Amino acid sequence: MPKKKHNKLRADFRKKHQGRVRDSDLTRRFQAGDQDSLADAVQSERLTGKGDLTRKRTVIGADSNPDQAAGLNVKLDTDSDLIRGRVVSVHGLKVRVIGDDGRRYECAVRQLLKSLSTDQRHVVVAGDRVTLRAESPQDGMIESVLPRRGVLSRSSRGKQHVIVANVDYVLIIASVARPSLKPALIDRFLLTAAQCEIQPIIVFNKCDLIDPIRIQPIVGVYASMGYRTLMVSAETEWNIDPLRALLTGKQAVLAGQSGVGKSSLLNRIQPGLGLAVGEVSDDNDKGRHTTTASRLIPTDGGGAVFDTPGIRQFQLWNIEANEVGGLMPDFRPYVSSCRYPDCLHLTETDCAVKDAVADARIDARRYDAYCHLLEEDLLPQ
Ligand SMILES: Nc1nc2c(ncn2[C@@H]2O[C@H](COP(=O)(O)OP(=O)(O)OP(=O)(O)O)[C@@H](O)[C@H]2O)c(=O)[nH]1
Ligand SMILES: [Zn+2]
Repeated sequence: MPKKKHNKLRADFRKKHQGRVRDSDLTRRFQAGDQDSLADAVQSERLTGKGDLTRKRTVIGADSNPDQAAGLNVKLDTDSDLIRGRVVSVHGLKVRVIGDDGRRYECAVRQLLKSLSTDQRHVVVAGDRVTLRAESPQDGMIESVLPRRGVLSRSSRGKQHVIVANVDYVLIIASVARPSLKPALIDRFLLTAAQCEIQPIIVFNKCDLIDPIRIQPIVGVYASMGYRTLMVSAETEWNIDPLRALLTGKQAVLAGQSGVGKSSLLNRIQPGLGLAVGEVSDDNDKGRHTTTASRLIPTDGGGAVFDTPGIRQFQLWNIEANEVGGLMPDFRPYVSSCRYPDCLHLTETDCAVKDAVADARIDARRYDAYCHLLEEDLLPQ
């Protein structure tokens, strides 16, 4: 296990009926987000004589954001038989983990870990790197959650709900035909990725069905904003190698409407998967979401792609109308020059965004989609 940068404190081993008060007191302070008292505790704990250290538990608390339960760890210093793994899914109390040993484990979570978390339901989430103690070839106990980065989360009623942890990329899959290209949907996915501060990659699939030059102008708009874009075909395997290279060693989540070819692409990226592929029905040009369960597809170099129904169609979560412009890289340079600080760039006068649309510094199609989004979804009707 690598040396930790974050807060580390040593707490006395608790004999069966001892130490309860001290332990829960610490937990309460931790839950209250009281970083100072946690820091104090760390400070004073460090003063304990070194000779005691072998008989201590190591308790590693969240370093900066306790709400994300970054790096919760309760383990015995002497442990060497812990297995590292990646959480595939969490169903109630059961956590599915693929161990680095290649085995699949059904795990429970150590009670003390739960008590350190501010939100017990999200002590462990899909994508977490954990250490577990195997209790049988299929069962285990999760002993620690390694520090998280790139958390995909949504907030509801003021609480943050982490959905997947350790996400490097949101793979936005669009199809250029059957179903037809829907740039407004790409724009929405991009906003959600920006809200979660996760880098998006826009993948234009089914390029075998059209002359790729036809969609170049749209691809160019996204590329000029700094987004990574890729035109591919799962059918002919065109540009699959660069996509596979991008994903090597990374964790990604999939987004995209039904029928755009998510399963087909995964089958190409990781041959041998044999994922079911659905037909796009002729009458409505829509797929049927052949895939309904959450899944994790391990990829080369220790990476993984998460395909989760809730994310596939991921929506804008708790976004205010006046935040949208600031999340769009093409609007962002102008928003601070609008006359009104809370400008929505719709009907206001002296709006720098509208000026930029008027002289084509902002793509008109992007602006239209922005207006639709605000008027249809974010503003009172
Ligand atoms: N021509 C062409 N067809 C493709 C391509 N990729 C996928 N398809 C077809 O599109 C249909 C839908 O593909 P899926 O891979 O099931 O799409 P999906 O996005 O996983 O769909 P859901 O599971 O419903 O979300 C299938 O008939 C595929 O054969 C492609 O690059 N070119
Ligand atoms: Zn404005």
